[in-house]
Amino acid sequence: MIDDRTPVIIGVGEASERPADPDYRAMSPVDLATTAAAAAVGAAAVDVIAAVRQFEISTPWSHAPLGRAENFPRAVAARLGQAPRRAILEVTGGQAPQRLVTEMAGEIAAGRADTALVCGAEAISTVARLARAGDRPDFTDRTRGQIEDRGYGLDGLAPPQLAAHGLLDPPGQYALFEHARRARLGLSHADYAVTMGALFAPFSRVAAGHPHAAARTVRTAAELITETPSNRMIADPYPRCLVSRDKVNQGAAVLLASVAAARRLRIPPDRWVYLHGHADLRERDVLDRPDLSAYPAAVAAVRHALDLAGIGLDGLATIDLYSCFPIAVFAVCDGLGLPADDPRGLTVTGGLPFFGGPGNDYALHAIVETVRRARRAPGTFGLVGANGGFLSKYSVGVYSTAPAPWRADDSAAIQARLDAVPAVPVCESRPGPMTVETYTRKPGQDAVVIARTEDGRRFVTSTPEEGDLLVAHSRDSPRPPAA
Ligand SMILES: CC(=O)SCCNC(=O)CCNC(=O)[C@H](O)C(C)(C)COP(=O)(O)OP(=O)(O)OC[C@H]1O[C@@H](n2cnc3c(N)ncnc32)[C@H](O)[C@@H]1OP(=O)(O)O
Repeated sequence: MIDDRTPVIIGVGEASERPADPDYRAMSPVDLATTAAAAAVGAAAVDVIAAVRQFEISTPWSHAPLGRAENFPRAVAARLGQAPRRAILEVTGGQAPQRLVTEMAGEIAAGRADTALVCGAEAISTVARLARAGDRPDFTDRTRGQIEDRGYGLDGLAPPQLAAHGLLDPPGQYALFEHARRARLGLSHADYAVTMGALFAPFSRVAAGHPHAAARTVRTAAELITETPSNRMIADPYPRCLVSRDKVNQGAAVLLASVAAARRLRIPPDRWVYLHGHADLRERDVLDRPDLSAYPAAVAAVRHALDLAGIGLDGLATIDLYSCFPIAVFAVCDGLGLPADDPRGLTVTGGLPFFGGPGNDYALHAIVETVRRARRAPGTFGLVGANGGFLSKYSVGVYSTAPAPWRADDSAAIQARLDAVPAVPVCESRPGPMTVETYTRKPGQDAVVIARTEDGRRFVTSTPEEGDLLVAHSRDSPRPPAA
């Protein structure tokens, strides 16, 4: 008999609109989240509402040209006619949806809530489209009330050495990780591009079949990696089609409840989806990492969540690995020994370049779709891996309709082991001969280079030099780039 306090997901919802839709109505993030949440909540009363932070409030320098909600979770709750006891606004990062679902499940298991709604939304496409329009909508919402605002949570995410070269944006930093992987594999620029295209072409096929996807065009691998005016270079090696797509209007919501509340609400047990495994881990700061192409914290998080669920990778029916850029998927696959062309596929939505990358909220859509698929195939397992920052934070959930007791995870002990790995020493001044570890180049700008000295210290520099810097400055020809 399953304990009454066991947390289960009992409702999911999604909302989206595209400017070309006949019924497009320029919905705000609050509108989108409310529409998604209404579908998830049904007749339940919500004890706790936990919201994913929009990009427009995710950094001190973000702004909201159409105005914003002063208290996003309570604005959504008010529109739903709900008065939850507690409202939470989570820190920045794509790990947030899975982290919140896990946290809310723990709150329910501990008896501190009977129901909890996790929701989020972005209207980045609409804001970009209407920011300067004469008749632009006003998204300001002044709903007040208690809120637990957890702040940005950006500590360690802006290394001054990269800031000095203007490289704090996600495409630029992930491009560094991608070329580091290319260097590790010893592949030419062209051969590596083929692997990125092959990884993401199947993602575009999945997006083409998803009703809430932003881009529903099936793309070949060659199309994804061929530079054209519409597939322009963003940061070498990424043309636009390999980059998380931010011009989307999407919202998602997940309602969790105790088994007792689910019974009271007369939700049939075959609709209950249990969180069998979970983990939340943090990677070293970028320049401290021994291997810029690896993501050991994510790999450990997937392993721990599977251990808790009592299954291996083979036991999964569905997998959704966060896919803002190819390296976010490759680094997890490499560490797990999971083939990038695994026949189950590595996304259930189409991934961030095709389904869409709604700010910090993508993984909530992945959880919603995983729950739907788990319900369609009772007793099977689905995994969601949610990435935040610059391969910085990874949260994992394993879902199934198969009943399971709530189990706390042991992320803290694993985190201590990850943190014990010595950091790579960084030198601030130019040290003599260096080997290029990785680089990226944005159109019209100098290449930003991360290199190692002969004694293993790391150094960030930039150079106007053209060509493949990995080849020009490999260990066999350690000529430093001209800064
Ligand atoms: C942990 C993490 O998640 S890290 C990732 C965080 N996310 C990011 O950093 C976002 C990175 N992405 C971006 O900045 C952008 O998507 C870019 C720069 C790559 C491309 O953006 P843009 O220059 O606006 O792209 P572009 O105008 O070429 O195309 C946008 C597409 O969106 C569509 N679109 C939808 N709404 C809009 C809009 N309001 N304005 C412009 N395009 C829009 C366009 O029609 C086009 O569609 P298509 O692919 O069918 O042609």
